[in-house]
Amino acid sequence: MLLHFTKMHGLGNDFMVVDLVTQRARLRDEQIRHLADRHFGIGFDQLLTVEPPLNPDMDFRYRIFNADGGEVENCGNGARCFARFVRDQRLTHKREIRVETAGGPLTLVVEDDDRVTVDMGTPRFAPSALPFDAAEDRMLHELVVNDERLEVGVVSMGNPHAVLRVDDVQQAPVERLGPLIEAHPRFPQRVNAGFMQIVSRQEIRLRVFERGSGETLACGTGACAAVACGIRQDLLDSPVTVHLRGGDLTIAWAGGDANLKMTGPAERVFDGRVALN
Ligand SMILES: N[C@H](CCC[C@H](N)C(=O)O)C(=O)O
Repeated sequence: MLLHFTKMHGLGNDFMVVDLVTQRARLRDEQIRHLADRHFGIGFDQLLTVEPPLNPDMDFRYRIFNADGGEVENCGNGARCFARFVRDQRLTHKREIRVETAGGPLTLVVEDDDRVTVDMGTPRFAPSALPFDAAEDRMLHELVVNDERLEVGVVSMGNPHAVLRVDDVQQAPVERLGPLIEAHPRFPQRVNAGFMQIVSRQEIRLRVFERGSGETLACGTGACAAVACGIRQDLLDSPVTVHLRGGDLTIAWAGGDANLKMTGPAERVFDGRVALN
């Protein structure tokens, strides 16, 4: 069969977006891995599917698959592209779109300037909120990585994040430490590893080594996770500008049980068709 798709990105974090409302296809993990390959396939960080909702109160079901084929709970940059896609494809005319994900409900709002604001729900810190081997909730958890002792914030945005503060993101050992944190045994479902440099109380720089995809040019949930950890550690004040390699996001969070909101761009690159064998 020929599968129609749209290539999109949020600050250089790139996606293959597939409408499974008007198309029918089942994508196996090895097919996703092949399609994700930047030489033998289409090439993307994540594949996003648009599906009819299971919950009638929702507009769509939003599913996310990493380049390694694994399905995950949330993708922030993808959520903004999702909102742009369903309107461009005339699957909805709404500007406020409710979607269900494996990590919980999200509300996507398309702004007048075409940026998208995503209500990402409440950041959840306790170890019980995410697969993490820890006795109690703490601001910072010690991770031992190859005899190095790292102090990381651990937070769920639906998907799991470990956030390490660094002096300079450009010098941060992302290639060396990213994979080791991602696969650390205290995270039985692995983890996204953020490297956060505090520029001021309302500005950070961030690089993220993503679970299942490696370092990306931007990570939406990673930006949310880093800001949530920074605010909780009284290092940051909302709203915070997050400078990622692919561009900037604005993150607002009042703390506690308040919902966190992320605002940023979503771009279409091209439409395509691919033969699924
Ligand atoms: N790698 C992530 C999923 C994609 C998140 C990222 N692309 C974003 O924009 O939030 C995970 O395994 O939880």
